[in-house]
Amino acid sequence: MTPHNEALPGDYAETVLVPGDPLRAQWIADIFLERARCVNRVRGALGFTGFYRGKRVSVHGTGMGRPSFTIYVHELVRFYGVRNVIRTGSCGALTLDLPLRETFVAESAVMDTDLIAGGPAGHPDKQLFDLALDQARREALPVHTGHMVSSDVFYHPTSETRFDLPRARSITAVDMETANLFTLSSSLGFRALSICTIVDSLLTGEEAPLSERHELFRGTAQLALAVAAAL
Ligand SMILES: O=P(O)(O)O[C@H]1O[C@H](CO)[C@@H](O)[C@H]1O
Ligand SMILES: O=c1cc[nH]c(=O)[nH]1
Repeated sequence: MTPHNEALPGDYAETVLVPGDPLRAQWIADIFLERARCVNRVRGALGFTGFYRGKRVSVHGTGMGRPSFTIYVHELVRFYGVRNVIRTGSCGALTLDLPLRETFVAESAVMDTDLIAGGPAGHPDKQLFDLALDQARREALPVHTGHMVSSDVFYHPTSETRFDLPRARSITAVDMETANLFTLSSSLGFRALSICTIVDSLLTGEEAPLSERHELFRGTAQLALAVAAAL
């Protein structure tokens, strides 16, 4: 148990999918996992463990943004022995080449503070990234790959971090956690991958309606689970 998680040692599988929305975690467990069991309810950060294609897999909601994400991932890795963390998130498109509702696999991600300072980007685990592309082909799930920025703000006050700096580094998608995930994977020693559904376009202002809130993640969740099952 931790201050934020009532699960017992052994309650989480080696591989955990981490959506931001705890209700997305519940939806993934309900739709895709067999024999799913809720292992955490503290603060509504729902965590579930079940089986997908015979493989034990967990899914756990992390909330939005860096501080919340860091607490949950730190505890999953340090206190529950989790070895593979797959963000199963949503992101915004910074290019017209990324259509809404499709799946994006991050090949790198930089924090917005490092974008401003010219700092380095982090990367997913190479084996997990290659496995994701391989599984996408096998499952006939269309995916896009590209560079991401992870921002501490959702409502950007100026166009500098929203458009100008990302464009200068060929960044095509934005979320709030992937860069943090990649940094944590180096410091805590686990394998990381980030797969996101494109839910809005910062260029056109188009956004998927809330009525599609969970169904939007079918392809992204299927791909994340296929990777988990293949490990
Ligand atoms: O849908 P999730 O996985 O939470 O991801 C995105 O959605 C939230 C903002 O709406 C941020 O957490 C961002 O990273
Ligand atoms: O973090 C996010 C996610 C989707 N769309 C955005 O603009 N930001």
